[in-house]
Amino acid sequence: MASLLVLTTLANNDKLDALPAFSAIMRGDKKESSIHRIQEVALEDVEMSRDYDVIKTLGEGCFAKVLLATHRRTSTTIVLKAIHTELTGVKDFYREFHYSYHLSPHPNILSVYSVVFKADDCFVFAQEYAPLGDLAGNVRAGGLPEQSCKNIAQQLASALEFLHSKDLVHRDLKLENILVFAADMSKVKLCDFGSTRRDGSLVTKTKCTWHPFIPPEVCEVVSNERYHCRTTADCWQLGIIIFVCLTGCPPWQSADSISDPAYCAFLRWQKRRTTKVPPQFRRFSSRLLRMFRRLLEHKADKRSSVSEVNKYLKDAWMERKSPAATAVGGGTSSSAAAVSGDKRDYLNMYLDHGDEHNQLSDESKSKLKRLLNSYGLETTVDQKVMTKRVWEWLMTCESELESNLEGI
Ligand SMILES: Nc1ncnc2c1ncn2[C@@H]1O[C@H](COP(=O)(O)OP(=O)(O)OP(=O)(O)O)[C@@H](O)[C@H]1O
Repeated sequence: MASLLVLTTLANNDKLDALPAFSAIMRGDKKESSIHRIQEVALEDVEMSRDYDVIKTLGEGCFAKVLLATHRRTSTTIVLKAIHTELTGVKDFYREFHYSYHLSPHPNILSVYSVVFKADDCFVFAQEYAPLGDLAGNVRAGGLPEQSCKNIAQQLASALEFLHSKDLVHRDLKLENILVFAADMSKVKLCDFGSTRRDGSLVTKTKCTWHPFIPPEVCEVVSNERYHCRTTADCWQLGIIIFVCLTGCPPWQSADSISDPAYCAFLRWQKRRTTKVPPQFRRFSSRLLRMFRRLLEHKADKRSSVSEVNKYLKDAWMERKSPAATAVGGGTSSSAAAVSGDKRDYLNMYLDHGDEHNQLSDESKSKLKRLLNSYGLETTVDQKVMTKRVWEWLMTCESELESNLEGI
């Protein structure tokens, strides 16, 4: 397969030299507007089990199965993203591959190789391997150390600045789409450009995003109604990701200014109708509060751009308070109970989301499973393990909370 020549070169980390057009993209040459011209590449039919040894399944999203595999002839280990043809039209596949490939020179965007083919009922393309998985598997109860969160914030902001400079909107920023290459988070990369569109395009809501990550202007859109996507939505999602990394849970269930009490409290503070900092934000320094106020601005056209993050990287982010005060957000036991309730809601949301996903794609998923089983691949992926992990996390949060309350 000719494309494997490129794969071998790219695996040596010299992809910028291998693909000169990319240097122009990195320099920001205006001529590269071809990034908006989606290329349709010839899709060779490949017998996957003949050419690849699949080592294991790394993940399963709403559309794709992600496999760690070795190419037999060259002994190159890569990741194959296999998207069932019934879950994605060929045009959508071309778009995802095109954006993934053209954006991948950035150091904080996952490298995608020029290996793309069709195997039975799947469209497949190859990527580099992230040995430590995604951020969802790395963020634990109580969040990550401050420096790790700053590392993540800085790298994500850089990746998104690059995307936005090309007039592209990622639209699906979440922990599962950030891959980890170093335990201290000094190397993370953004992936999954399946929802990426040109700024201003007419779109419908993405199906598999958790409610807390959806910006208020998108929450207001009715299902199946079309709206113009904007880079400002990514700025909001970056703010939520930073919050979740710092605390281990999202700030509210939904950015709905009518029905969500935690979001309403934040909005009152943000609009300076009260000086009372919402409980879930009380552990943060005034500088970090300023950043959240700007990234999580309710009105999209007033929201700061992703580069705002860079202004706060040298500041302290957490208030140094007594452990008990920090654990309950510096508030009363009733605010602690509210935080606990939020966590339970988050768990429910996660489980609801899983059910919705299963119902939506049961038939297609079983076809995908049959296909993958025919390659001898295990297909009992991780929903149960994930659910168990979320439950364990919830239980840890609640027992920590109880002991903190006893100490008050
Ligand atoms: N290159 C990689 N290395 C290691 N793990 C990966 C890699 N790519 C993806 N994964 C794992 O597979 C999961 C699903 O991948 P991906 O987000 O690309 O699929 P998807 O079907 O497009 O997801 P979504 O449900 O967001 O649409 C990721 O959350 C991650 O855990």
